[in-house]
Amino acid sequence: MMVVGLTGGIGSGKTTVAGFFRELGIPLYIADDAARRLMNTSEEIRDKIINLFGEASYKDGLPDRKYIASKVFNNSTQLNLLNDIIHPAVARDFKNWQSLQDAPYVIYEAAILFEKDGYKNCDLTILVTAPYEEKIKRLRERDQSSVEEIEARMNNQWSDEKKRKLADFEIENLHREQTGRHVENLHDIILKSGKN
Ligand SMILES: CC(C)(COP(=O)(O)OP(=O)(O)OC[C@H]1O[C@@H](n2cnc3c(N)ncnc32)[C@H](O)[C@@H]1O)[C@@H](O)C(=O)NCCC(=O)NCCS
Ligand SMILES: Nc1ncnc2c1ncn2[C@@H]1O[C@H](COP(=O)(O)OP(=O)(O)OP(=O)(O)O)[C@@H](O)[C@H]1O
Repeated sequence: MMVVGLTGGIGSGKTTVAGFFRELGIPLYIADDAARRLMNTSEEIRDKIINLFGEASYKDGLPDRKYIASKVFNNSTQLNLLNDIIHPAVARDFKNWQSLQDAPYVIYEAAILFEKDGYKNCDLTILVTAPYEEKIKRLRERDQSSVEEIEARMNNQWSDEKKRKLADFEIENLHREQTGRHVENLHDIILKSGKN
């Protein structure tokens, strides 16, 4: 079974693109969601995060995500320490999930793919891109985030230029219908590449 990595900067539309693959019957693993679930349920992760950021990082047994975000997105050392707690647990969870799937390929969607080693476990990779202004507009509508909060996250991600060098395919996500058609074409290409 092939693993197709799907990534893109914050607000580029990764999850939207992943949704088009799901409509084609392809199993999706969303690393952001898995990280969220593991932070909510794993005592080991909770203990490590409290050790790192203090008691205020969890409230009533659940992570205070806004508080943790305020600690990490302006401090790359702290972000790396958080990544080192969460990413290995997500990688193990993904392997387990993958072993239960029955499909020609699966999609592994992650915000951080090329920045860490995740892409090395992928047979193919897809980068989703969108213009800066469009990303800001979409995120401000979706999350009511400030430009400063969005840019703090962008600053901890590689530029599209750098990611493009490693990606096998790029989807420029401008208009939803066009993106949907692009996904259908890629689906055919991926299925054919698996037969070689
Ligand atoms: C800091 C946290 C608690 C903030 O939570 P919040 O609900 O505000 O954001 P959420 O997790 O939904 O992520 C939203 C977007 O932020 C950006 N982002 C998240 N984690 C990272 C990271 N480690 N590096 C750079 N950008 C990131 C991505 O564009 C992502 O799509 C959370 O993002 C986190 O635990 N991040 C570290 C773990 C991680 O890398 N998760 C992502 C995939 S495994
Ligand atoms: N082509 C498009 N045209 C207009 N809006 C779009 C388009 N694609 C995605 N959106 C909207 O933009 C927002 C961000 O998209 P999405 O959640 O898919 O991005 P993401 O890359 O997964 O974001 P994040 O990095 O925050 O997880 C959503 O509200 C989505 O509905």
